[in-house]
Amino acid sequence: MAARRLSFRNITALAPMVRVGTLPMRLLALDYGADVVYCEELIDIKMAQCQRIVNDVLETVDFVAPDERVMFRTCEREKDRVVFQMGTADPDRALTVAQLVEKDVAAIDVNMGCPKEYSTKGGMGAALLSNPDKIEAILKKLVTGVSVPVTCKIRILPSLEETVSLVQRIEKTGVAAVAVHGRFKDERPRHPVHCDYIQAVAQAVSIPVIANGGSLDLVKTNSDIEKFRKATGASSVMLARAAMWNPSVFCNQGPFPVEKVMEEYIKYAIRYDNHAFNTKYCLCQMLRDKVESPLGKQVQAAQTNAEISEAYGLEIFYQEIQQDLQAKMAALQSSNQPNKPIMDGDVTTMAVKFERRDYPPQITPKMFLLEWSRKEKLQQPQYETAQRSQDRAFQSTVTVANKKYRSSLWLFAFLGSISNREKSKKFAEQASAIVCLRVLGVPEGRIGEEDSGLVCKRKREGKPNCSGEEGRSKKLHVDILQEAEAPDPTVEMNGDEQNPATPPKQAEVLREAPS
Ligand SMILES: Cc1cc2nc3c(=O)[nH]c(=O)nc-3n(C[C@H](O)[C@H](O)[C@H](O)COP(=O)(O)O)c2cc1C
Repeated sequence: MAARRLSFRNITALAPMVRVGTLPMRLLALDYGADVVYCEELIDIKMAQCQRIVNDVLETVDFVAPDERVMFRTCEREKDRVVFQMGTADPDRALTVAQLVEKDVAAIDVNMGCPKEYSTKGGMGAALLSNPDKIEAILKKLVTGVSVPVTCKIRILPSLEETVSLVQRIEKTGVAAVAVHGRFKDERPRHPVHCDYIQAVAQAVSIPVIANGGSLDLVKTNSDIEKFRKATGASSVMLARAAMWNPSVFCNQGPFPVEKVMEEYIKYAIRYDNHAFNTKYCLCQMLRDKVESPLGKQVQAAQTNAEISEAYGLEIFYQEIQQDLQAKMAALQSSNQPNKPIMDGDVTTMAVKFERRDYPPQITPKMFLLEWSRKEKLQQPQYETAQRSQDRAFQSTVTVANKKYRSSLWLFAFLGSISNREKSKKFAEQASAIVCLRVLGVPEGRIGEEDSGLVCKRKREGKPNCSGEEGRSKKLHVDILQEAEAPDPTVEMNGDEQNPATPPKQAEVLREAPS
């Protein structure tokens, strides 16, 4: 198959790193100048069970496990630069996974260097180094089976000769490059890197060799990357820890102060709905010795991306992105299909949002629902509101005539005071009332609503009624009770009206006279 070629010659790469190499870190590394970014190692068995799902809201492609965990999330921006690294010991399974992801990534890499027991006991990672036949079988299968370049990442073997001869064998499989972590299988990250081994390999093969292992003592700044490349004679350089501590090391003016870099990281984490624990883990790596500082403690205590953004003063950014994503979700739902009710257990749901500007002042869907219930001689609607722990968003369920209704959209809390939180809760209740009214086919009081049947009239003399029109006094009067648990912050008051803290217990509505 003709390969779509990503060049591994003369590049700087973000190394594969479990937990670190998720989408936010990869995009940040690209922003700072990395040419190629590797994802964290993903195990073939888990990936093979994943479903590829296009996420139109986040504009990502997600590979989702049966338990709904997103194992791998990628996006258009990195499509030509991201290398998918897998852990495997099985050529067929490796091919299945490679074929699952190949159209969304730039290359496929096989991890042959991980010395951890969870890898080696399944014959993966560094265990492969003592099984060159298996290496050959996996790589050949991949090279002939996918349309993107295939690479692998190894550790060095006990002698120069063994290392060189293994890489020569690997080269013959048709791989596009080989990354060499210049440490033996039993060496820890604190041990010095063996540049001479990498150099010997680079001289012995004609495919690009990517030098790795220089973070601790050799690469501190951007200019050190070139020194490491020269010291190893390799074509390219791959950085793990130096980039994990501060990804701006990829920038030729870098590294920049890590505080700024962390903010950029959090923005990507919010934008791409990164798992909060993963966000936290990466921030703790960047905080390094400051992890016990007041900021570090705040990060460690955070349970959600919302709490993390508060620690960095990014709550407004967080809110804006959440609102954008919700709006996009609602727009997608209404463009894909009419917003039809969907059953969620015993609750009827619709993707509905309460927009204050869609209703006249003093008029709310809750009022209309209450009025309708009274007319139908039903019990007063009962609202129950839940708050989601990870981002404090609200969702309300209303029970009317023993049936439950709710909006499937969560409402993100307005920031700031307690009264704002109360307002958010009320907006969530209004959304549930809208769902109920729409499902029942009852008017909800929206401006311009056709055949609304119910129109509000202001109680005070001489004021226009709530639909903005005067002189509908000929119409039939219907009483409407303000919700029992007033004040309702979603009801707007004009300056000359009574204190919003004590809205009227009763408001009058007019019903259009039948013509
Ligand atoms: C947090 C962390 C996670 C890692 N995960 C992986 C991995 O998923 N796949 C892999 O091939 N190597 C992994 N490694 C090893 C690195 O890719 C790299 O080989 C090693 O850290 C040496 O490079 P450095 O000196 O630039 O840190 C990981 C290293 C770290 C620090």
